Amino acid sequence: MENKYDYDVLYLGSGHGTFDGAIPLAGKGLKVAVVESGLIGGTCPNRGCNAKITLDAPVPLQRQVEDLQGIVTSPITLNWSETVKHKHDVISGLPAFIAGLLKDNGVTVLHGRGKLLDRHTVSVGGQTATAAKIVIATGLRPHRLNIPGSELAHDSSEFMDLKELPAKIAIIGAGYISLEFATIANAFGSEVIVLMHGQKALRKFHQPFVEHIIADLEKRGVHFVRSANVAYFEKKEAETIVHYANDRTVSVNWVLDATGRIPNVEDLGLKDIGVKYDKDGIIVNDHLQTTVPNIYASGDVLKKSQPKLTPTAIFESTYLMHLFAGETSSAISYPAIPSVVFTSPRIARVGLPVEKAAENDDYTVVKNNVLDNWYRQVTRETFGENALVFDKSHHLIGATEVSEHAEDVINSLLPAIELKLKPEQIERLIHLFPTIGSASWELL
Ligand SMILES: Cc1cc2nc3c(=O)[nH]c(=O)nc-3n(C[C@H](O)[C@H](O)[C@H](O)COP(=O)(O)OP(=O)(O)OC[C@H]3O[C@@H](n4cnc5c(N)ncnc54)[C@H](O)[C@@H]3O)c2cc1C
Ligand SMILES: NC(=O)c1ccc[n+]([C@@H]2O[C@H](COP(=O)([O-])OP(=O)(O)OC[C@H]3O[C@@H](n4cnc5c(N)ncnc54)[C@H](O)[C@@H]3O)[C@@H](O)[C@H]2O)c1
Repeated sequence: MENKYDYDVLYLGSGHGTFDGAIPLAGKGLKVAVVESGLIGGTCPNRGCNAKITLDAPVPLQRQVEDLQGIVTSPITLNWSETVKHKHDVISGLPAFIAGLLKDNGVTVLHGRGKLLDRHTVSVGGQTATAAKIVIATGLRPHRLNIPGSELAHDSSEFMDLKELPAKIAIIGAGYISLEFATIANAFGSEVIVLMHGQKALRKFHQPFVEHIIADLEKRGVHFVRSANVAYFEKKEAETIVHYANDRTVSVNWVLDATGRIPNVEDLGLKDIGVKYDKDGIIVNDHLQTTVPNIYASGDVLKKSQPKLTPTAIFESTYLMHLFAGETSSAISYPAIPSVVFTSPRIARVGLPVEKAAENDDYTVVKNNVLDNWYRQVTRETFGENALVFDKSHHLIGATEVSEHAEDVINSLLPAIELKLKPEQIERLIHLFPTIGSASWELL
């Protein structure tokens, strides 16, 4: 690479959109730097996936004990402050661990806020660094409602650090974070009200399955208000009053603003040097190259149709690693990317959505009640459905499930979709028995 610069590749941000690619890239002998203004590792390890799933861990256990009542007799109690401590124990070492991997592989970490001064120069904490190629991987931050009293609301990171769980919580929005955190807060004993923007929750998921999750949460005491039209928040002694639906109010101890996440594109100097972006993120071509040829983007900050998830960010940073190492010159070709919402039951999906398949005669949608499978009766699951989409040659091209094991089912079915397995190839894949893998495979 050109040695007139300090680095061959410099990344802005140290999340999965960066480190899964930056580490092996440096291992291949390229001079690599990473600029990070916060915790090394970014959102997923520190305030996203890993933190969330640790808080969620007791919830499916509680549900399983509930399903096995009579066989398992003792009631269980979930302890919030112990779970938050446990979460801290699980995740607090991750920034140092990831920083160690970066360092051991020769990546230079520059701490501070990075800003582009020109197409090859970044300023960090009063110093400058130059690079032949720059990757913007600055991720997303919580969207905040622009209404009076919005400073009284909190975000998902603050929720996961609460030392005590508030008795009454209002959650605004009905996406991933809203439904996952409503599930957790309800299981740990909070009274939860979800104030929805419109009529639908989890818009990208099969709506009959989503409605089942809402009905189950309602049965457990979560209150959902559709088209709530939240107008403002007001402080009254220790409580926050949420004003919604013109003249209605609810008084709570804590408000979670879960109205989405927006790209970190401001104050990076992008406009001045010609990197184009819009409200959905940085605009790139099929090589993840921005409108400035030596500047690329990776991870959540990209404008893209793929889900903004950790596996997508890992795939992109790995693609860029191969591109920069000269191991490929091809356009990025995304595989089937699955997504799951960690409610209880979970909802997960991959490939062609059921609604799209139903519009086209070339596809067949097969619906299954998963409880018909004896294995699902072992733990007395109370509900589970899936919908599988096949093409005319009986290739599986889409799958969605709502059940306690939805994520494992979709993981098991993934190879059939991504590798377009033919029936005779499906036969040759033998799963351990009895497991969720074998139970799912029987459906193909
Ligand atoms: C509550 C929550 C739960 C989630 N759960 C899941 C899940 O279960 N499964 C899943 O797949 N995904 C989940 N996600 C999404 C996942 O966390 C993201 O897709 C992933 O972290 C994206 O990685 P990234 O590298 O693109 O961005 P990030 O991880 O956000 O990293 C961007 C980094 O850039 C840094 N940065 C920003 N601006 C600058 C600057 N100017 N200079 C220097 N550094 C800068 C930030 O500090 C940050 O560390 C969750 C997200 C949240 C918020
Ligand atoms: N399990 C997972 O993989 C997981 C979990 C959490 C977060 N994430 C990632 O983080 C992203 C952000 O999650 P999220 O739940 O914040 O976003 P989201 O896009 O999933 O949901 C946002 C919700 O807010 C609502 N909304 C938008 N504007 C509003 C307004 N003005 N008033 C009221 N409601 C409004 C939307 O209708 C939607 O229901 C996800 O899209 C996903 O990429 C993933």
